[in-house]
Formats: sequence, structure tokens, C-alpha cells
Amino acid sequence: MPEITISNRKIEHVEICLYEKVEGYTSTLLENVRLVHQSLPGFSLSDVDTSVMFLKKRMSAPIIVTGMTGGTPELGRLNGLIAEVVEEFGLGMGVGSQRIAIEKKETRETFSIARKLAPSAPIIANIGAPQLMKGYGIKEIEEAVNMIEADAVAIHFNPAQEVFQPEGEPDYSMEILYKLKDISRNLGVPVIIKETGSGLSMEVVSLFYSNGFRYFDVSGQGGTSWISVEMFRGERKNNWKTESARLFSDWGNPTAASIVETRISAPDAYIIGSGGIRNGLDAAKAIALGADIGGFALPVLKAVMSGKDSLREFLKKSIFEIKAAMFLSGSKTVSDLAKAPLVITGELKDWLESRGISLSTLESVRKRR
Ligand SMILES: CC(C)CCOP(=O)(O)OP(=O)(O)O
Ligand SMILES: [Mg+2]
Repeated sequence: MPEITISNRKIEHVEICLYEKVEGYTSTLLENVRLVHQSLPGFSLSDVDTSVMFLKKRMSAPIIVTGMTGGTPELGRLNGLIAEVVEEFGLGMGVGSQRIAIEKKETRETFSIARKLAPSAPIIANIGAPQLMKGYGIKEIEEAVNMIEADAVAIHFNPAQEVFQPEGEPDYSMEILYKLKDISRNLGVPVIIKETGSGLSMEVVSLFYSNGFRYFDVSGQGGTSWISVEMFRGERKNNWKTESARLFSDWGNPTAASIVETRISAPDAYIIGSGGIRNGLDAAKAIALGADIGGFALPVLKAVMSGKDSLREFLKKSIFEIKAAMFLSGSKTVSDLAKAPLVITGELKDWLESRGISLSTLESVRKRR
């Protein structure tokens, strides 16, 4: 049995995401969202403009590859391939947690390769909130940002994963908020509050919003379940938490619900809609619900394992799907899409009602975007 080291954990995470059942236990509830078809869009498909601004840079389409990996030569190679294609397409990307590079300096280039191969793309650094309870401060966050000349830093909140991770660090005291507030005041780039597959909630977004934070990556339930990833790791190590992790494989706030809860709580924030976004139609629905851009992770990892052409095909198809959804919903620009008529049904409607969010409240917030 491999020793539990941070490098082994990084490799195990990618292997498990690629070859085990880490999704499909739940739904994003995006199937409960319908964009209304318009028979006379009023313009041609070729007139649709999918470009958006993100972190002061223009992207050709409203999607980014959210942070996944890094820390070993092979994982660094994946970051490099993703960066090359992201740069080609004029999109943005994040990198995986850079904790390993703070602790093992020799792994830094597995992250810095992203900036080397994507010199003009918006790139997001990544550090976990638990590290703020382990002595990390502005020095370490700046190190992560400078390592890849990042345009922002995502602080990932992964309590559900840390609870079931054999070597997890589920220490999420309010100290994290106070430290982050202090750090964000002195950092040169924005801080993105990022979940990791369990979805941001109204309560947490309101807390950060009232403390001045304006960037959120919802990373809702319905895509990769990091509880199930740690369940598979635990299984390999006969860890006692494995069975309990199985019980929680559908824990979390579905992505569609999390996007609405985040938008309602942070009307003028910049929101990345991620967590189970699998195609361009999902991304278009996420934007119509309240996100500014969509975020892909697992499908990009799976595509890039077959090389750059496979990733190029996936992104080309996804951007076409966004364009088609915009055209058929009468949305010439992405800001039109954010206000496009939509219908919410089923479990998502029930979720919003039980959370005290009326569809008219959502509509009034959408119209003001
Ligand atoms: C961010 C998460 C979805 C994947 C990494 O989790 P992790 O606990 O291994 O991350 P760290 O190396 O930062 O502890
Ligand atoms: Mg961790």
C-alpha cells in the first residue's frame, strides 16, 4: 500500500477521477432549467458574440477550465497541455491546489508551466482554506500567485472532502474568514471563494459578500463527488471512514441551486458556475441562472488524457453548444443570455421554494444584471 504522501495523494486523485465512479450519484438539477425557445431570434447564428471579460482579460467564450491538478511531472504535463489549448482558444484556467509546491519547492514548475504556455490567459492560483489554519498567510498566498503570475487566487473550501479524507484536515473555524479578509486587503489580485463539489450556500456567500468578497466559484453537487474520491482512497487503505463516505456520496447543494443561491446573495459578484458542467448547454443554463461564466473540470481531464486534439474537439463542441443555446434563446450576447426567459421546474423549484427564494425574486435579480 503506497505511503500516504502529498505526491501520492495528487496522483491518486487524478487516477480515481479518471477510472472510478466519482460522479452520477446525484444531479446538478440543471435538467430542471429550460431556456425558452424563440422562433425569431432577430439575428443570425454568425452574429452571436460569446466573448466575455474575466479578471480584466477578454475571453472568446464564457467558460474556463477550473483548477484540477499539479505537483508531479506527469500532472504538470497535463497542466501544460491544458494551458496550450486554453491559450489557443482564448479561454481561462485554474491550477490544482498549490500546497504541494509551497511545501516541496521542486514541484513549482508543474504549476508555472501553465503561465509559460498560456501567457495571455486569465489564470487562477489555488490554495486550500485548511492551510490558513496551518500557518499559511499572505506570504504563502503571494507565493502561489507569483508562481504562475496569477490573475486571481481561488481559496478552495473542501470540508466535506477533508472529513472523509484518510489524512484529512477538517478544521474550518471562523478564523479562516478573518485571515482571508486580512489577506485579501493586501493581496494584489482578487480572492475567489471556491467550493469543491458540494456547492456554495446562501449563508456562506452572504457571509463572504458582507465581508467584501466579490468572486465566487460555486462548484456544486452533481459533478465529481470529492467525498466519493476520498471513499475510493479510503477503500484502498482499508480506512474506517470508507463506509460512512459512501453514505454521503450524494451530499451537497446541487449546482443549479447553488448558482441561484450565490447570485441572490451576491447580486453584483462575479460568479463561476461549476460542478457537473458537462457541455455547452449546461454552461448556457448556468449563465442564464446567474453565473457569469461556466467552469469545466472532469470532462477536460478526460479529454486531455487523449491529447490536445481531443481537448480541442471538446472545447470546440462546447462553444458551439453555447452559441446554439444563445441563438435559439434570442441571446445575441452573453449578457442577453443572463436575462433570457427561462423556466424552472421539478426538484429545483422545490429546493428554491423551501429555501425561501421565489422565482419572482430570482427574476428581478436576473433582470438587473
Ligand atoms: C481541492 C480538492 C478538490 C482536491 C485537493 O484536495 P487536497 O486535500 O488533496 O488538497 P491539498 O493538497 O491542498 O490539501
Ligand atoms: Mg487538503
